[in-house]
Amino acid sequence: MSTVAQALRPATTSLNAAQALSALDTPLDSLPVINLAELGDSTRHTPAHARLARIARDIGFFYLEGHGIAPEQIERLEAVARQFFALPPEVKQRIAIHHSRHFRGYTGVGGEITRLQPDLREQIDFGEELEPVAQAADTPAWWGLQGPNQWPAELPQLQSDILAWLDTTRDVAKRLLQAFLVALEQPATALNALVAPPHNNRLKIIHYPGQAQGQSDQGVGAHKDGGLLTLLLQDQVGGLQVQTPQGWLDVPPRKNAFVVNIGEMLELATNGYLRANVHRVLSPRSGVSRYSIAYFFSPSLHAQEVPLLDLPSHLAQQARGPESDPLNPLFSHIGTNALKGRVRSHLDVAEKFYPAQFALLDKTAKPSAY
Ligand SMILES: O=C(O)CCC(=O)C(=O)O
Ligand SMILES: [Fe+2]
Repeated sequence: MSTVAQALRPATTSLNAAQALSALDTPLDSLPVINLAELGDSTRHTPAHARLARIARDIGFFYLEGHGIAPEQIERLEAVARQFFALPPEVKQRIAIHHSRHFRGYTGVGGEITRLQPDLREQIDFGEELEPVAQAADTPAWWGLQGPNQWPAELPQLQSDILAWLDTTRDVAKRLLQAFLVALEQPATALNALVAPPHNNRLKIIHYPGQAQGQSDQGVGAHKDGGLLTLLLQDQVGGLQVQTPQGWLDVPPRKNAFVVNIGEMLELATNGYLRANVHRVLSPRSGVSRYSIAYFFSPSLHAQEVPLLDLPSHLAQQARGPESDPLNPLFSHIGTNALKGRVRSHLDVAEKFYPAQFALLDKTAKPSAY
């Protein structure tokens, strides 16, 4: 583990969320909208890029439109996700995540813990469909994150729609990352190696069942996402909230728009100029179900380390240093950091396949939902 400790960038600070967002001096009553079509020119820094940088730094959450994805593809994916969750429990359990060293598969309601409380949601975790890495005695454990998915034999359409979504969304996320880089006065290609194949992006389809009044309403507890950028589709129910200095801000549904937020790896690459935001989901009321599809654009395991971008001095001055929770430290080593996140979220998989990492966990100091 000593290499892991060395991989942690030393200049980390510990801030609370309100301090982290202190740049946000005017209270927001709704999230901004970014149009990706206006950010297509990666050869020029335009006013749209300047706005993107400002919004991303100040709030770190926005709607993304102009992504070019056909509404029919979104509708089909949302419909097939609902069909999966309607399958009998034993069918869903056949692809339970604890069968997969690669952290792929189904988790039932309460199977994931955030901030000591069970999350009241069921989900399937997917990732890029790749061959597993052969495990020799000296193979680092985090290579176990790469591998195939588990697919429900009863719903073959889910496999084709999810694999298509991984391709479609990867393309949008890459374009958005390039726009961010231009906004930060970097070459648009500056992080190409970080997101080159073999990819390590992940995707979850999620169902939040309604909860009766007086019960816990933790759909998913407050957390940050661990990748570079998260592109989220949510249905019309609502319940997603982002933390701001003024309190929790609702992120209401906006049809065919992604909700985008910054992940910890982009925070690290920008030395905290961009900030991963704390967010949560409140359960819908009894009798109502909420569905969402979260895509986590993440660094390739093969890139090993997250590079530190060389920001121009006027931006570097505003970089706050990456935030690191001593109970959940951030590592710039990609595989180490990614495995840490997965192990903390899925103790059953950790105990079975990653006993050394499981043994090191402080199981009382809880984790991220990522
Ligand atoms: O379902 C949502 O709206 C958000 C889910 C989320 O934040 C996550 O899974 O990391
Ligand atoms: Fe999240």
